[in-house]
Amino acid sequence: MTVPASERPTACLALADGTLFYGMGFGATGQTVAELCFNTAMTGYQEIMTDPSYAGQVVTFTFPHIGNVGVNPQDDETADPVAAGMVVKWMPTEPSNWRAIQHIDDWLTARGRIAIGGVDTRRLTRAIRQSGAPHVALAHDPSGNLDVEALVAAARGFSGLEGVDLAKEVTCAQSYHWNEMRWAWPEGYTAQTEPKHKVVAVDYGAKRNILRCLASAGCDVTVLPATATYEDVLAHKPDGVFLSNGPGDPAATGKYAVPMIRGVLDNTDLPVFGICLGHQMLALALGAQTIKMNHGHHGANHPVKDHDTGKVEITSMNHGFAVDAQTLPDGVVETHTSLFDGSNCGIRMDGRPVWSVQHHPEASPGPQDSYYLFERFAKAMADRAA
Ligand SMILES: NC(=O)CC[C@H](N)C(=O)O
Repeated sequence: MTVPASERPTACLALADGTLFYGMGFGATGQTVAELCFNTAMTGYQEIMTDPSYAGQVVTFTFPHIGNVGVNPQDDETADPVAAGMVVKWMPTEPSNWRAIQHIDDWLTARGRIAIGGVDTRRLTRAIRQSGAPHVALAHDPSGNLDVEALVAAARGFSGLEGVDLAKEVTCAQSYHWNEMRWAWPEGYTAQTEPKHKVVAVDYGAKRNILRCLASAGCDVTVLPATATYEDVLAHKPDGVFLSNGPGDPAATGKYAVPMIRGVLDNTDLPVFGICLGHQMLALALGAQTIKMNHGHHGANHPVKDHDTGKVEITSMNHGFAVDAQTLPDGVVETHTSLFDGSNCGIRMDGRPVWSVQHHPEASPGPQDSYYLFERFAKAMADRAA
């Protein structure tokens, strides 16, 4: 039987093991290679696609209705989508939301990102869980001319994210000042109207909502490029140092981040706070090691236990590497662990206001349980000044 041209697949996702997922393409045309991860969040596809930590990764969404509220200028976590591509179950419908200014199809096209719809994302997610985050090639050709053998070969040719420093690709070119606050606060919190604490935020691929949360907690934020040295940081006379999230292999970025952090730790008593890649950078600087996870954590409902309080926080997560808790040296305390798999989610230097978490307290998207960490950072700077 001849398949009518209109029903022929126009896109294909090829896994390096040769598994093929056909579907209908949207967004840009062409081909891309990346690591594939699944994200289980039910909201926030625009924030996910623009999270710089997704550089080098194609994201498959387990939530089936992606694109249905369109896209808007406010929800971008950075200027352009950073994820390499997207895989969804249902083709996006016409946007239905008062904030939408664009269809996700046009948004992706304008930004050169390929997407595929009509994929059995449950089967794909099971494959990722079983075999680990695969290397993939994703192609979109409206004429349906898909050379799948070449696609599998391209997926096999991808060398992966291990050993790759992607922070330098997504960091800012120059330092800048940030003062925009959050638009809404979690229950029980109010914005600090006067910035009280000078914070240097080192940008390994920072999400805008992290910077907004810092500003909302009373920080006057100067953002510095990832390769900033200890001297660059200190030249701003900060009251505290923040280490951002970011893509790629922490061990690779650590080559230049660790000496900077060591300089701060060895020569000052400044409070230091890190999130995600920033957490991994701090752990490396303290002498611990990071490991690649099987399929990582990417979602907005991950339970994390705070060992100090015994409380469980529901958190937003996006990481494929983790700090190996077995390698934490004396004087470094494990403060948080994942209740999904027991992996490390937080550390603190004994007796010093220096700590970091693997999850995302800015929760963009996600629950707000961990927002207190921004306030804790502000309090540590206030205590030091007192
Ligand atoms: N969101 C992040 O900062 C991710 C950190 C690191 N690239 C990882 O995958 O583990």
